[in-house]
Amino acid sequence: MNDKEAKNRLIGSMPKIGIRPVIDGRQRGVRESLEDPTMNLAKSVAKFIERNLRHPNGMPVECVLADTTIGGVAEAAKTEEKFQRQGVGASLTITKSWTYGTETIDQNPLRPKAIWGFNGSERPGAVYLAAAAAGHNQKGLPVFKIYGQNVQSAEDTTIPDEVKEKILKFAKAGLAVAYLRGKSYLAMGGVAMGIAGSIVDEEVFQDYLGMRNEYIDMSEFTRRIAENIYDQKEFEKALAWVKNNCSEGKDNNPAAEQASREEKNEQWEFIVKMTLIARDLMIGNPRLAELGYKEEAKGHNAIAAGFQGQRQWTDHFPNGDFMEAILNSSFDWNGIREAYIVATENDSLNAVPMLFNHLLTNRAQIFSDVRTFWSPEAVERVTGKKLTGRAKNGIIHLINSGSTTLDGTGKMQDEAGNPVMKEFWNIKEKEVEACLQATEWPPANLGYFRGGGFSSQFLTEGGMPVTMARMNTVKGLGPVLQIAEGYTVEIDPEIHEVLNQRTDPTWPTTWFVPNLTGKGAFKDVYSVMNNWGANHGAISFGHIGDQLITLAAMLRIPVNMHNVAAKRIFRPDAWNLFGTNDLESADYRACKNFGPLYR
Ligand SMILES: C[C@H](O)[C@@H](O)[C@@H](O)C(=O)CO
Ligand SMILES: [Mn+2]
Repeated sequence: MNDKEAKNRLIGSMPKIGIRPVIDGRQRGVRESLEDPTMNLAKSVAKFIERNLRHPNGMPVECVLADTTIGGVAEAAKTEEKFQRQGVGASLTITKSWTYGTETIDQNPLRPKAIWGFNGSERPGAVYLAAAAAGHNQKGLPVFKIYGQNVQSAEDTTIPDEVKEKILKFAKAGLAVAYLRGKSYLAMGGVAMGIAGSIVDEEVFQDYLGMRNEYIDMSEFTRRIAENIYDQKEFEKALAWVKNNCSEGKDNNPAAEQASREEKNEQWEFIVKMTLIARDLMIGNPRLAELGYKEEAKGHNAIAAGFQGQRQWTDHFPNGDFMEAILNSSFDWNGIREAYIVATENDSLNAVPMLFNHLLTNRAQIFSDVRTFWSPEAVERVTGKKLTGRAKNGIIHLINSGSTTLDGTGKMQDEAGNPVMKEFWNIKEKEVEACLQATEWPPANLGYFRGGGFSSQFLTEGGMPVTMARMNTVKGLGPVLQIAEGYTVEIDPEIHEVLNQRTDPTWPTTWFVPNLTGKGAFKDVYSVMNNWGANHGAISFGHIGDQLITLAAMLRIPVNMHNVAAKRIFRPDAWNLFGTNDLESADYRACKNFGPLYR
């Protein structure tokens, strides 16, 4: 695969945002007076979206504008035809005036919908917004309502800031819904060590995400390695790059058990091949067809995958840590590119929030065990030292062999020099080098991984705003999402050293402190850890809890815990009809009422 293909590798065509200018259909005066201002506002919104949103593969988001303003059902139907032809994934209806509610709305049940009812006084759009929203609710088609704070004059085509924010939040989540549909999660292997998240729940993928489930036995890796079913040229390029850029860390295994130099070299070759093969399994590779492997060249249409690894594979073969870490990073031997989504231990229920985070932020994702809560008291007991600053109320140790993206070193920087994780198109070569330099690859702990391999090892920079998410399922209830916004923290190196040695010093560590609200699951750091629903979390750069909440509502997945301030939360209007006081319970009722999007 060449660089260009690698950069534009997202599967299928990209969903678009449909813009629907609706209008009062009364001709002989009213409609004519509104045509231009309404169309101009729609154009201004389309331009705004196209300028501000990109797909995870770097391509700009495209809008599709209805051919005419929509004054009644005939025009609504024509617009729908156009939207279907052009692959519109989410629609935004715009109005400057009173218009005929159910006659003009977008009635496509699968498409996330929003309406911006222009806050004017001459012919107010808000009155349509309210009527149309009532229609949507009555018909069971949730709609997001957007209404500016201040009255604008009729000819004004500017978009107020609070409207802009809602448009982008809606559009990005709507595109994610559309993008998930029809794609696959590829399980490479089965259930790892009894981890329930690796029991792939087809109902969840199919009914809630519109996705398919694909499976391969891990023996497919051995077959492709034994029969040379990978691009030999790329393998050589990759191996040379690995030799120059991935420095092998200290072997912590007992001397008598350590692999010889020759065995280690063989393991490096093996894990590089695993990496090529996993990628080819996910998205295919046209080079394989040229080599005579037409079926293998197609891949599994997978936008996310998981690798079981433990135990059958890792008891005998080198582990998947290198493969997972590199695929999850925004770069490899082909250069800087979009990160893949690969979950360790085939934890599909952590792959889903990784995928959500990735589709919402366009950035690489950290996969980690949510391993230990270190209270200030316990830290003091084992180190004799006190946690300070943001860490003073305790810290959560995020650590895992495997999937943690190298972007998670925090070695990329914004203009002010703060550590960040960037969209791949903003990453500089020297930042890639910095991430690679901050990472060592120690031989895997042979107690856990008898087959060897190499684990990635680094310490995440402190001070990055991050959001940790996880999907869990409950029999009888279905999937639920949990969200914790917070920060990575830097702690006293001496404290880090002691705590890190107690777990596994060959793995990457991220010290995480959630933002506390003093209430419920966010009463203190301990409560966040205690309420975490499983052993893993998907950690994204940025405070994106609000975006996740919007996306979850579109998919009818209730959110069982979050620390996002109420004013940032944007859900469909119908959610208010399930209660306005206790929003968490209302969310559960609304999700249950509408049911999964694809059932
Ligand atoms: C090596 C160990 O088995 C770890 O992989 C294990 O503790 C986990 O990560 C569990 O999620
Ligand atoms: Mn794990």
